Amino acid sequence: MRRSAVSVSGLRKSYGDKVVLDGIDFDVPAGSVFSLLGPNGAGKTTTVNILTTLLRADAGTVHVAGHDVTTATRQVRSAIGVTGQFAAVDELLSGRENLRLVADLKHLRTGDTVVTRLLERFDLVAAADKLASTYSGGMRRKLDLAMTLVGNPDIIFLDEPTTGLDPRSRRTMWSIVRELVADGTTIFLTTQYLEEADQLADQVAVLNEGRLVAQGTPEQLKRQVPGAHLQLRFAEVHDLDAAARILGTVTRDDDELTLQVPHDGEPRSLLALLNRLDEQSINLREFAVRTPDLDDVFLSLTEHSATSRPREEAIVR
Ligand SMILES: Nc1ncnc2c1ncn2[C@@H]1O[C@H](COP(=O)(O)OP(=O)(O)OP(=O)(O)O)[C@@H](O)[C@H]1O
Repeated sequence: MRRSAVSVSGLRKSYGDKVVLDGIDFDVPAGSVFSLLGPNGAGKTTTVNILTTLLRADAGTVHVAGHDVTTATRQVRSAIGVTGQFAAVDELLSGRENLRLVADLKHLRTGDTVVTRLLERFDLVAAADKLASTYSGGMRRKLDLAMTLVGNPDIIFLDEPTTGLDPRSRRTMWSIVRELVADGTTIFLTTQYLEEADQLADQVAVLNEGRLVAQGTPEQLKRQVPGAHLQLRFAEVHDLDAAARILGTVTRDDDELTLQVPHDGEPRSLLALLNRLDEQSINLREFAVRTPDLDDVFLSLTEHSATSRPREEAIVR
């Protein structure tokens, strides 16, 4: 079995009367990506702050890189890197100077080489000597992550690393994360983007009202929500009635003139189903194959119906 990079047991934290973490347990194997998800205010940053020694827990045990976060703060700090929601970048310094500062703080003897390599890796060479205040949001995030990597920490905490980034910059960050993991780094990721967790995480945990309400691989979590189905919309009520008689077990919506049929989206059986409707001259207006994604898992576990939205694939009119 792989050793644990992070192990958390019975973790509790309250602010006054407000219980934020109500006894949570999880384990992150070394060299994997663990993603903590939860609605706004669920306690993700609180968890990261406890794991990174910035905040004391009320109860529970937390080991990071094999060290207890309350008694071995120094050892934990030397094993981790943290990229927060609010970048640590100093705007009045250049990219190179920001990196150099971190290298000096960590007493790296090969500071210059490390800084040059990181500027190259993050494609920041051309902007290296410009003030960070002139950087775009994406460049600033890259610099922030580069600063986190100075000294090669074993475990990196990324608290919403791509919030506000455009899709291209987000993908660049994802590929950097994948490279880090390939090199054996452990990543603890919090994100608002479920696609990001789906893309990167080996394990996902969903935090809601102080507890972890689900844990598993993205695939395991997706299997917990109702499965793939076909949504069929008809032209008239009599078409809807006729199709419901033919198809058997369906969920119907008379206002929308739609039927939902459990379906794996496999083309051959889809074609057979459409042919059956056609043979009966049933007037189908449109159909969509819908597969569950992490958004569905998140919404069903955290009951965030306000952000519910359909995600249709393969819409045919
Ligand atoms: N220092 C503090 N004093 C009092 N309450 C706090 C403090 N820090 C956080 N909280 C409260 O604790 C809860 C959890 O906050 P936290 O920032 O950990 O959530 P989060 O999951 O990271 O949210 P977001 O996704 O919005 O960043 C929130 O209700 C927040 O208002």
